[in-house]
Amino acid sequence: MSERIVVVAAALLDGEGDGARLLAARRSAPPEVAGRWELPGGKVEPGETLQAALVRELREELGVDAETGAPVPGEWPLRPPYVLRVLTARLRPGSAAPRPLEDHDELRWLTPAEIWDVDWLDQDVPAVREVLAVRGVPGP
Ligand SMILES: Nc1nc2c([nH]c(=O)n2[C@H]2C[C@H](O)[C@@H](COP(=O)(O)OP(=O)(O)OP(=O)(O)O)O2)c(=O)[nH]1
Repeated sequence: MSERIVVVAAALLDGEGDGARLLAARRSAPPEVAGRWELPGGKVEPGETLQAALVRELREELGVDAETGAPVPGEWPLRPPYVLRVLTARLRPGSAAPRPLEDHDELRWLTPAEIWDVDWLDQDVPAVREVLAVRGVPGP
């Protein structure tokens, strides 16, 4: 089957330009990936835009009020039928700080120098590389 299910994840940024920090989230489950780090997000539901799905997932998983920005160009294969897309995002003014409410047991805001300090999921590495490449590009 050629059916694809998109997982949308956030390059959630804090700060401006090349110095902005990126939020990384450590998965608490399932056991195969527990302890590995990812960009927070989740599956897009039928009829939902990428943007709406990401705002919903960030509210559910992190308890934040976020807004989406420019998409990070690219699409990365996960376990079939899933594919990963990434959108830049920011907290809206007045949003709570992110907390690991579900799926995660630790969060870190990484400076550019710290990006590779965490053990990213293998399939996230090319996406994170692309986030670094486009950082500093203004939103839409
Ligand atoms: N959120 C997220 N999931 C990722 C990334 N990389 C990666 O391989 N995945 C995988 C893990 C999961 O198998 C799938 C996303 O599932 P999820 O559990 O986060 O999504 P969800 O909240 O919509 O899940 P569900 O409760 O509806 O099953 O994609 C990533 O960077 N972020």
